[in-house]
Amino acid sequence: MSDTSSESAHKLAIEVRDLHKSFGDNEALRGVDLVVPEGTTCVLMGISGSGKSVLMKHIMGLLRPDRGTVLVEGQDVAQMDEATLDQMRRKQGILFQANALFDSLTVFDNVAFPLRERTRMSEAEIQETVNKTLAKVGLSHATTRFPGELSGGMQKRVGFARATILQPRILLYDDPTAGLDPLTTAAVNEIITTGKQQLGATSLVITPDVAAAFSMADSLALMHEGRIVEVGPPDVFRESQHPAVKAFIRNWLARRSQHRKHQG
Ligand SMILES: Nc1ncnc2c1ncn2[C@@H]1O[C@H](COP(=O)(O)OP(=O)(O)OP(=O)(O)O)[C@@H](O)[C@H]1O
Repeated sequence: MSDTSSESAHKLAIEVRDLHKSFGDNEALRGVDLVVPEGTTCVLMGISGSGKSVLMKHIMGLLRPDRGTVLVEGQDVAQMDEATLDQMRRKQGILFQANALFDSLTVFDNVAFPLRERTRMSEAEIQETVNKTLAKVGLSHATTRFPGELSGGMQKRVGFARATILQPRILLYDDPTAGLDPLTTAAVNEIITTGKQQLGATSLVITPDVAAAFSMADSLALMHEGRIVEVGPPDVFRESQHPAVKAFIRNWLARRSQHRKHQG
């Protein structure tokens, strides 16, 4: 089957080809190729500054390529006008480090916000949808609380409920566990897996948590100096002979054993 057949294009949620982006003299992306099939979870790893966030911003249509293409559900992001971009972003659930919850709104109203802004649902339908979504993330008991009264993990779950209430087909996570304690981190990682199982969504996740990456990913990709140097299922990735992947895994194992020594 050729790469350009409409059938294969339809089955790829995200397709990035030869993507280049510079900021002045700084070549942030130097020919990125990445495909993410519908309904799968791809985890992007790589050291700081390797280009992960810049790549994700192209997929959200926040940055325009210097060269190359970014297709989201078969549509070229660079060719989209503002209205089409807006439509595409509505199909994406986006979860960043900061939860960006509205402090003055209750949990219920935070989660209801996208429905009130972007749909014509009646208040009764909104009630039903929000309550169902909050139940899925185990927050039925907290609907009337304000974000400031919640733990970090609960706030993340509210953020997830809000990001997914419009049932996005694509979920984008940029370092969603940054600065969280281990328990909360585990809860967030579980949420990401839940997103896939309950929504059947395609996920692209940036995380420095290598253990979590291995457990949640259908495919793992390593960015190195503006390129993806390896991509594949966890087993293939683990056995990669690419020097950057070997160094990355070696580094992680060393950090992990250091950490264990400190603990025990
Ligand atoms: N808006 C911008 N203007 C100028 N340079 C930028 C901009 N955004 C990113 N860069 C540069 O592009 C390169 C890649 O940055 P990017 O944020 O994608 O790295 P990253 O892999 O996500 O790193 P981290 O893990 O630290 O978040 C860096 O050298 C960064 O300084």
